[in-house]
Amino acid sequence: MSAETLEFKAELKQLLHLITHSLYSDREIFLRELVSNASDAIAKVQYDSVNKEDQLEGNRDWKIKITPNAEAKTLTISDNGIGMSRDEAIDHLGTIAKSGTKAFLKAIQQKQQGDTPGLIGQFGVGFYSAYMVADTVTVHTRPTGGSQLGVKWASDGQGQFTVEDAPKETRGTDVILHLKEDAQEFLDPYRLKGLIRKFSDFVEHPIVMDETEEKDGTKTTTEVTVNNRRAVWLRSKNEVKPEEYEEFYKQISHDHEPPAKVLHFAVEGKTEFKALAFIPAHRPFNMDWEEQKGGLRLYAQRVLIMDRCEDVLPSYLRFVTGVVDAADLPLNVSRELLQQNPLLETIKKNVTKQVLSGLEALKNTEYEKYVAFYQGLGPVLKEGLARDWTNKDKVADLLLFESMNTEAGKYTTLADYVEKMPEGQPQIFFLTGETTAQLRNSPYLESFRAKGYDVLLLTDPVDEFAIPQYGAYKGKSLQAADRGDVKETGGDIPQETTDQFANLLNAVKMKLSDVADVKLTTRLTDSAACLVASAGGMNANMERLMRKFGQAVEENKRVLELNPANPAVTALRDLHAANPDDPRVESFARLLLDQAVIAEGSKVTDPVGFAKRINELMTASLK
Ligand SMILES: Nc1ncnc2c1ncn2[C@@H]1O[C@H](COP(=O)(O)OP(=O)(O)OP(=O)(O)O)[C@@H](O)[C@H]1O
Repeated sequence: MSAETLEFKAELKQLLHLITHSLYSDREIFLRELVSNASDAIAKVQYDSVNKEDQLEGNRDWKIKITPNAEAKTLTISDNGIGMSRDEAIDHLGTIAKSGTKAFLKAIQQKQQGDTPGLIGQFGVGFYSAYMVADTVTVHTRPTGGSQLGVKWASDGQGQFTVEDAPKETRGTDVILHLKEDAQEFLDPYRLKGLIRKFSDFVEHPIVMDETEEKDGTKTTTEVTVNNRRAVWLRSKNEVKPEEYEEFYKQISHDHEPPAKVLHFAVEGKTEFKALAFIPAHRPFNMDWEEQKGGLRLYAQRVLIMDRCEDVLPSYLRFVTGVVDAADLPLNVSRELLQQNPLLETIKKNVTKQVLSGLEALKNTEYEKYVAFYQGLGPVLKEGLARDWTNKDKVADLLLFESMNTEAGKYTTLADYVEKMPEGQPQIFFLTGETTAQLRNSPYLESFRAKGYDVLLLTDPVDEFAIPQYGAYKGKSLQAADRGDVKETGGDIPQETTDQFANLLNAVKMKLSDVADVKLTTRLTDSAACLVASAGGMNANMERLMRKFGQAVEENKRVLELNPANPAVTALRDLHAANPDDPRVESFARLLLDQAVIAEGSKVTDPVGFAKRINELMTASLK
């Protein structure tokens, strides 16, 4: 097939524009990204050729070669990995933009320039980072199957790229960077070796460079391996320096900050494996727009089997990155069969236990760090309450909550809450809503406050689902403060009061068709009215969430509860007693309902009518 010129996908064009025009600091990470691609390509061909040795064409001297050429001002990164066909080169390097590219571009534009290389790494636009240092990039590649399959892809990153057939002797990929004028430092072998050791020391395949020695007028060139190739996870814990863990973490997670906690452990006995897992210090940047793939890298004696194996880590710990290397995993099974291997279940149990204890240790010894982790990832961790039956209590112990009694921005734990419960408090109470500031002013808290009971204030969407499923902590059930009867807080209403208000309640119920019932309440001490969901019903927050996630919400009327001790409520009772047909009875009843709607954080259904009723009141009181 002849040469063709193609356009980059629109988002990629924008991305490339950004990379070529605004990224200068930390640009050395391009080398890490390209070496990592080369290493992945080798791992892929190794994996694909298990039992199909002939596919390798005898080319199995695995290595990644870095070649600077001072005259041509090029830097070449070569591998004998899986290579790409013409179509693959077109797709992978030019026309398929990853799912979150648009969102990424938006985020990157909002960030300060200095932060962007970190973002690029996290997002994994690996290959394109080449344009931080190169004017033009040529990729000469071929898959297994013969030299005639070779393809040359080239682009200056300005909007178009070309592809043409170009025979290539060996399988694999050469990425040739035509270095920018101000990036000539990357031709210096010492600089390159330093970078390789810094970023890629533990890459499992040798990273080699040519070294030329001149002796007695004759030059001899030898290939030297620059990286140590010592898989960090296979070394003993006291041998590995913190910076080595950190670099390894950055490489596999694309994070630019050090991890909050490193967990390095070996399990011996019937099943043997080594694991190295990292808890991030903050919420991974791409978590909000990409379906986050969880799991750890799975190796069988240093051979990469799967990049993120979801079977060795529960999904509520998907923020953990790392490696598991198991001695007894068969290499030559399909991925589907591998997933049924009971060893994975054992690994998962162990890793989960270690991560949960790691988090507990972080919480107990480095609280500030834990809070920073928790603020971003607490909502993910909370899924474990509902999803991990075995460990749910351990997860519960890791949770932090603002409560009515904490200062804003400070937290309590369930253990702490239970310990401080006054005698006679039967349950743990919580209230869900959008912000803690709003919840702190909620009328639902009044009777709890009066009784001296604390209430947890929950604002993560996951709370609505996870907390009720979790059920009880240390035998104390968790009860929503705005659902069902909470007699515990206020006691019963005297019969005399009930009788006094019976007629009014009936009348209001007749006039307000949008509520399920009208009752007197002991829930309020100051406010006049509030809306309450039935014990199993949906509260306002849940309804809002369901709508937000595009779920159909059935009509779900709530109960209007009136406070018989509130002067506005008693005044309305008297007005109704004097003349049940007075039109103000309905108007004021509606105002009470509107207040209750606003207090639960919802919108009044008829804002114009609401304003009219308020204005009438103002006019009447000022007359
Ligand atoms: N040396 C290489 N050999 C074979 N294929 C490659 C090579 N470099 C890149 N590719 C292909 O191009 C694709 C895009 O590479 P890029 O570095 O942009 O992202 P990635 O490697 O998929 O993601 P990440 O950087 O997050 O690991 C790769 O997925 C791979 O299919």
